[in-house]
Amino acid sequence: MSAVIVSGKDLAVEKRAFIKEKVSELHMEKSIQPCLAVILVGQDPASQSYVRAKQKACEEAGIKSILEEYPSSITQEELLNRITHFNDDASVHGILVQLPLPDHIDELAVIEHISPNKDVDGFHPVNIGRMMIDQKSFLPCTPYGIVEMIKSLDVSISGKHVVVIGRSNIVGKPVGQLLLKEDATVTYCHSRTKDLASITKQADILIAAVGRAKIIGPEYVKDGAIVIDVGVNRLETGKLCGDVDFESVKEKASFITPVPGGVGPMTITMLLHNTLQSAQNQASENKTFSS
Ligand SMILES: Nc1nc2c(c(=O)[nH]1)N[C@@H](CN(C=O)c1ccc(C(=O)N[C@@H](CCC(=O)O)C(=O)O)cc1)CN2
Ligand SMILES: [Mg+2]
Repeated sequence: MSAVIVSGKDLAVEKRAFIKEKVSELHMEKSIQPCLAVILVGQDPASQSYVRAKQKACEEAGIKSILEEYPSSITQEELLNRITHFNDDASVHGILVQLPLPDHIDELAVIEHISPNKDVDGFHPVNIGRMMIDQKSFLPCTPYGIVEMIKSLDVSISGKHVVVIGRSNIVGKPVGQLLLKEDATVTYCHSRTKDLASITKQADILIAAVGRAKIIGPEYVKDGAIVIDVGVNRLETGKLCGDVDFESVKEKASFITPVPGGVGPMTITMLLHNTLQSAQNQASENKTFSS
């Protein structure tokens, strides 16, 4: 039987409507409008399009957004100065630097410069560390969106074998940690994993975050598995596709996320969620997660 197609787009619509309501409540009750500052370096068309999508989503939810664009020749020091400026501005609740950055800029130094209390991407080592030990923190948006999608399916995560293919800091590693917190048994696979299919075929929940078009075919998938496709790959035809060969794998899986319209829209939704959360933190007695 063909898998149920899990629409991140539909779930995103539902969650964004809820976020919009909460934004409006915060405005009415505390006169605070959540505000996200976005820094975009360079002219990468994909990054430009993601940033535009983030700004549009903010606008639709009633969240203010500020965009600063810089040429790829910007120095690291100039970039850090702009982050300091936003760190010090109490009317800004979230700061995001669109990745990837040009090679001459040290990405980790940039991320570490963002105040952990405004790190709505959830990439700062303080937030990653807090996430690892189950303390409140901003959760990285794509992994957080994936967990929300799986929870929306009404299947228990506890005891399930999750196999994550990919070990990036922004998707692979954190998604495994978040699912471990839900009592899954987690296995990580990567480019050096031997006999990948023998491991992925054990997965009740398979998460593909490889970055290679249609690399995961049915021979990697157990009958009835939940398949989450994180890849966003552009084919020569201009069409987008995931890491999973959707047409063949959907005949084997119980649930499958499409590309586009799967994980991607949830990434932006969880960014809105985190920005609202940051503004709510400021409005409450506790200005941060940690105080
Ligand atoms: N600072 C950050 N940089 C990057 C992040 C991030 O979370 N924070 N993640 C990715 C890019 N990304 C968000 O920035 C992102 C990627 C894809 C989508 C998305 O909605 N994809 C659509 C298809 C979009 C298209 O048509 O091109 C989909 O899958 O349906 C949203 C956000 C790296 N950088
Ligand atoms: Mg670099």
